[in-house]
Amino acid sequence: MSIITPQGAPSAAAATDHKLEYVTSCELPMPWATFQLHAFVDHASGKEHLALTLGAVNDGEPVLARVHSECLTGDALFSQRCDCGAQLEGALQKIAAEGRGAILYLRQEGRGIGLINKIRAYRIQDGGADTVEANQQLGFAADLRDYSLCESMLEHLDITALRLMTNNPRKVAALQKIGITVVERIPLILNRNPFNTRYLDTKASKLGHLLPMDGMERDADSN
Ligand SMILES: Nc1nc2c(ncn2[C@@H]2O[C@H](COP(=O)(O)OP(=O)(O)OP(=O)(O)O)[C@@H](O)[C@H]2O)c(=O)[nH]1
Ligand SMILES: [Zn+2]
Repeated sequence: MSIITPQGAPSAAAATDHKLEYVTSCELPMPWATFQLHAFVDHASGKEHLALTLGAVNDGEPVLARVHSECLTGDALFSQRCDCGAQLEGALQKIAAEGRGAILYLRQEGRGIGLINKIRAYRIQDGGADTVEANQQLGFAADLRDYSLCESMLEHLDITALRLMTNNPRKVAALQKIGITVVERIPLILNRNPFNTRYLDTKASKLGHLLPMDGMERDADSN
């Protein structure tokens, strides 16, 4: 059973190695291609995680991939407070253009603090705090994500190496630390706008993301 903090999110102490059970797969027609959608369950937390694949990802060659953390507000509700929705769509488009790739969609909402706490953090940010300070005011570390979730998904999909679409070198390091081969980091710089510019600058200055700061290059997607 997960350890629940007073605010209702799993605590860092609950983060352990996760063995996910593969459940089933189906076709998922999307605007760019028809992907395969694969469902996994983490019995320890009760969370359901997803993978989307296109083409022969099990041929032993490195796979164009994104490890995407759930952001309901950005991915589903078109929020401009962050860059998540644009990154998800951009990654799907790049995979469709190559005809081969994978998205691991991890249900680690709010960098692991959960949806309600993320909304609490947004309210604190509305009062002037940045994204890291808001987490701290709620009693959380800046980033509580646990990438060990990826292991069983990649194992099931027979994916051995990634060309990872991310601006976050700490994500690359965290994956490599648990034995996942990342042969290349591909920038995914999209949707800087007036509502997320401070958020993106904080990610660059406090969380190590490789993003151009405001006033420099805008929407500098390398591709
Ligand atoms: N706690 C918290 N989480 C946020 C906030 N804004 C977005 N998120 C969450 O942050 C996660 C995405 O992390 P990011 O730091 O944007 O990006 P990343 O995954 O580390 O790096 P990329 O691969 O470059 O996207 C999602 O789970 C979002 O729900 C915020 O202000 N506070
Ligand atoms: Zn987001």
